[in-house]
Amino acid sequence: MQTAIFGGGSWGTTLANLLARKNGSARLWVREKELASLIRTKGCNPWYLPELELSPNLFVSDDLAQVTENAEYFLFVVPSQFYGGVLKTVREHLPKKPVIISGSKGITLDTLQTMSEVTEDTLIGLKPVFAMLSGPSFAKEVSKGMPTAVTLGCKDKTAARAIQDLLSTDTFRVYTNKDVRGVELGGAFKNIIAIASGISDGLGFGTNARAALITRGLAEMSRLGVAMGAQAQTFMGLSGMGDLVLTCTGDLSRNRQVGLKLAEGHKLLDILGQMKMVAEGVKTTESVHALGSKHKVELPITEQVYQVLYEGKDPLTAVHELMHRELKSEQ
Ligand SMILES: NC(=O)C1=CN([C@@H]2O[C@H](COP(=O)(O)OP(=O)(O)OC[C@H]3O[C@@H](n4cnc5c(N)ncnc54)[C@H](OP(=O)(O)O)[C@@H]3O)[C@@H](O)[C@H]2O)C=CC1
Ligand SMILES: O=C(CO)COP(=O)(O)O
Repeated sequence: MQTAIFGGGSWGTTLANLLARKNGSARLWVREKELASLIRTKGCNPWYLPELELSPNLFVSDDLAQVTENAEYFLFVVPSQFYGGVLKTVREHLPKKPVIISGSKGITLDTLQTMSEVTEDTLIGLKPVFAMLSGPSFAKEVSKGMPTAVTLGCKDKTAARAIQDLLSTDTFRVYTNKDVRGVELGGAFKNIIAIASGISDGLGFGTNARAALITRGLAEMSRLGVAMGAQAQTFMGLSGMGDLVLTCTGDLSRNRQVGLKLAEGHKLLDILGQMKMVAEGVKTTESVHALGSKHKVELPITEQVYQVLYEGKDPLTAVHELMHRELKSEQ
């Protein structure tokens, strides 16, 4: 069972290493020749995850033909805005019925699509089986072998079971869920609320405020998700509530870090300019803001995060406006 992994960031490297250790081999495609070469010579990924010693069973290259040779599973772990572009380049190396797994959590800015929709559009003419891997999983913790549980969204029962077996280890437990739309929307949406939670904590508000954001964020995520065809129950699981709690409370979250810095008064462009890693929530806020209008779903927290990120609104004013909305029933 050969797996090709695309994306040499922290999550791609972690998953590739997990697969190489578990299955005896895996192949990682890295966009930059320099990084591929550094990983091979140093035995670690010095740019994104230097502390993880990589398995000698992991093959690393910037050559798509070598990485895809004889592969049965194709795991994409690039930032979501680049997912379609990378998939398009890989297409010529894919079999007729490829198994595509996405570890990318986001919604495209230009087309407002989830990763399953991008896959469908990009692979017209092939018959891909799509699976979305999501849930509370900081790469740093997974790479250290700390216990983690995640969800695999996949409509095809047989493929879901096979991928579950492929990825599960003693410390990485994979559940399956048929609701692909719910799994991918939860993973994308939680990043917006993580930014909000970072803002709130950075302003010095307490755990009451954070708990309110998580809970009302969950309501917001579920409302939009159901309007887009997801099942409400999915948002109560690992890919919804689970990842929401993780990224709103865990300081390893890059999205939460963006919120903390915004609260300190830093400008968005300066914050992003100093980050090598991706904070998906920044672009997803814009995509979800547009999806809210499209589906006529009220998204008050997203609206405030959008205004802070893109209209220069003062974070304190955003909190004030959230607290002064018309009083209403919880349901
Ligand atoms: N890190 C984590 O804990 C987790 C991350 N995820 C998700 O995984 C996805 C990847 O994130 P992560 O591994 O953290 O990434 P990182 O932030 O660690 O690294 C950034 C990645 O983006 C790549 N990149 C930058 N520009 C481009 C481009 N133009 N085309 C293709 N790739 C590009 C970089 O490649 P290069 O070095 O060549 O520029 C690098 O691989 C995201 O959707 C994220 O939400 C999901 C679960 C956990
Ligand atoms: O999705 C993640 C963990 O599940 C990673 O979150 P950040 O991208 O905010 O670091």
